[in-house]
Order: sequence, then structure tokens, then C-alpha cells
Amino acid sequence: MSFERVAIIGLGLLGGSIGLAVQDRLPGVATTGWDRDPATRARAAERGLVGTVCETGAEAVAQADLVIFCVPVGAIGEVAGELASAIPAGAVISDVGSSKQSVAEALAKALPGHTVIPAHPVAGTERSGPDAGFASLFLGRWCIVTPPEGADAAKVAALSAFWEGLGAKVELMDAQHHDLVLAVTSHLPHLIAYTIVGTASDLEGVTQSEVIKYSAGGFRDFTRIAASDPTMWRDVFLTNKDAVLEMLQRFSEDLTALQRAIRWGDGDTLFDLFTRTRAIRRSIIAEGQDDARPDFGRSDHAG
Ligand SMILES: NC(=O)c1ccc[n+]([C@@H]2O[C@H](COP(=O)([O-])OP(=O)(O)OC[C@H]3O[C@@H](n4cnc5c(N)ncnc54)[C@H](O)[C@@H]3O)[C@@H](O)[C@H]2O)c1
Ligand SMILES: O=C(O)C(=O)C[C@]1(C(=O)O)C=C[C@@H](O)C=C1
Repeated sequence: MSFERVAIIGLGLLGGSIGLAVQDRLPGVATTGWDRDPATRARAAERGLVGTVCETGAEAVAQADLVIFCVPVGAIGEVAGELASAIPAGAVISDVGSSKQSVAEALAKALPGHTVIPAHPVAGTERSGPDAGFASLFLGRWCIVTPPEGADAAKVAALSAFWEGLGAKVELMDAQHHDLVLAVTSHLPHLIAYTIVGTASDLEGVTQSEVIKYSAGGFRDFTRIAASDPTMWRDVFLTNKDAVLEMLQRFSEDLTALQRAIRWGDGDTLFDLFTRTRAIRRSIIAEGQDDARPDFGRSDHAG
């Protein structure tokens, strides 16, 4: 099986990018979309993010065989509940949320009897809204699909093929494992970036203008991440609480060890860690993961 009519709920960075990518790479697939914000719907229509921008969510999902929720993770259950009676019984329900266990639970609760197959394209930028999306966002990027136990294999394969059609590489994973892995590779780095930029701007004697003026180096990379959407990230931390707190605990212990090394002049510990982390960065570049990322859509490019 393959999908012919895809409904996208939420027309920001992710929803808009999916709509553009489908039109670009899967021209036989019809797209409808809806966003609760009228200004976003108007801009989505101007940019042609989907084939048809609908005035109501019910209209957008009415004919769909695949419905993808592209709204902040804290809103997915509520909007799915609102659209429940309009979604065709045979449609596959998916999403792009950055945390997966709580989303899977919210969707299963809001849409009992539907086939729910959550997914997470690990691709994005610090931008949001209807002007942020671009068709090449998913090229060469991972999309992690987290089917619940006993999910229909043909539908899982169809969703995987859909994402591969958009240029992504697909990996199947248990939702709990996903949340643990992403807590360290995505959620914790965002928390650190938010903290360091907040700390710098709070410091007495360091004015806002100095933060801007002297942020040409590493700090500038942190400011890019710390510019990410506040609603989205509030929801990520509240819905992946346990895994994030576990990773934060480990991070704090490691940070304390570094603090100790600095205090006692233990250069070997610092040098060994920095050597190890440099090798990790070089192996990422060697695998082409960094090069796969399009420059478009980023205000900055970390070298
Ligand atoms: N930004 C990233 O880098 C990234 C990457 C991968 C996955 N995600 C996930 O994708 C989802 C969307 O993020 P985004 O970056 O596209 O955000 P975004 O802010 O660009 O877009 C979200 C859109 O959802 C709309 N919306 C909010 N609540 C709604 C509701 N109840 N009903 C209908 N529309 C609603 C907003 O008006 C907005 O246009 C989130 O769940 C996020 O975790 C984001
Ligand atoms: O590069 C960025 O701007 C991102 O933050 C993208 C990023 C990430 O952490 O890698 C952010 C959240 C997602 O759920 C997936 C991708």
C-alpha cells in the first residue's frame, strides 16, 4: 500500500517542509493542510505549502489516508481529539513530535480504534512558522518511526516508504528508547544552550550589547540553538521529563568532574576528554552527516 492523500495539521517548519517535499518529490500524492492560526493559513496558501489549505481541520482530514500532526507535542492529543470524528476510519495517524512516548499515549487515547504510528524526523532548524519550511529539509536525515507493539506491518512499511520518498533514511525504534537517545542527542543540548545564553545575559556587568558584540565564536552557535521555538521546547521537556532528568543528572556529574580537574590543575583529564570529543566530531563529518544538512533555513552554519 502507499498513501495518496496526506493531511498535514500544523503548517509551521515541519508541516510546511513536509507539504513542500511531497509536492516536490511525490507529485502523485495530494496534500491538504490546516493550522489553527488564520495568518499562518494565509501565508501557507501564498507559499503553496500544501495543495489545498483548508479553513477547518475537519475539511483537511476528511479524505485523507495519512494524517500527520505537526503541532507542538503538548497540543497533539487535544487537536487529535477535536478532529476524531472527521478522520476516516482507515487513515493512518502519525506525527513528527520530538518526544514519542507521551505522544503515542495521547494519540491512542484521542483516537481509539485508529492505526497510530508515531514518527520523528530528526531534522530541523531554530526557525518556526509558515516561512520556515523548505522542501529539502529531510534529505539524508534520519526519520525514526516508533510503531506500537502489534502495529500492522504493511502500514509501518507504507509510512517508512513515505519518509524515504521525502529523502529521509528510516529507522524503526521503540518509543521509550527513542526518548532516551534523543534526550542526550537533542534535548539536553537545547537545555544547555538555553541555560548558557540565559546565564550570559543575566551576568552583572555583561550587557545585552556585549553579549551580541562578542558572540562571534562558540557562543554564537549556542545562541542559534537557544533561538528555537519556546512553545515547542517547553512541551518537549515536559513530555520527556524522566529521560531528560536522567541525562541531566549524568551531565551534572561529568561537569562536576571537570570542575574538579580545573580546580586541581589536572590537565590530563581535560586534554583526554577534549581529544575524545574532537574525534567524535571528526567521525560525524567523515560519515557525511554534517554535509547532508542543507545550508538553507539556517541563519548560521556551525563549521
Ligand atoms: N523545529 C524542529 O527543529 C523540529 C524538528 C523535528 C520535529 N519537530 C516537532 O515538530 C512539531 C512542530 O514543530 P515546528 O518546528 O514545525 O513548529 P512551528 O511552530 O513552526 O509550527 C507549529 C504550528 O502548529 C500550529 N499549531 C499549534 N497548536 C495547534 C493546534 N492545536 N491546532 C492546529 N495547529 C496548531 C501553530 O500555529 C504553528 O503554525 C513539534 O511537535 C516538534 O517537536 C520540530
Ligand atoms: O538543528 C537544529 O536547529 C535542531 O535543533 C534540530 C533538532 C535537533 O536537535 O537535532 C531539534 C529538534 C528535533 O526534534 C529534531 C532536530
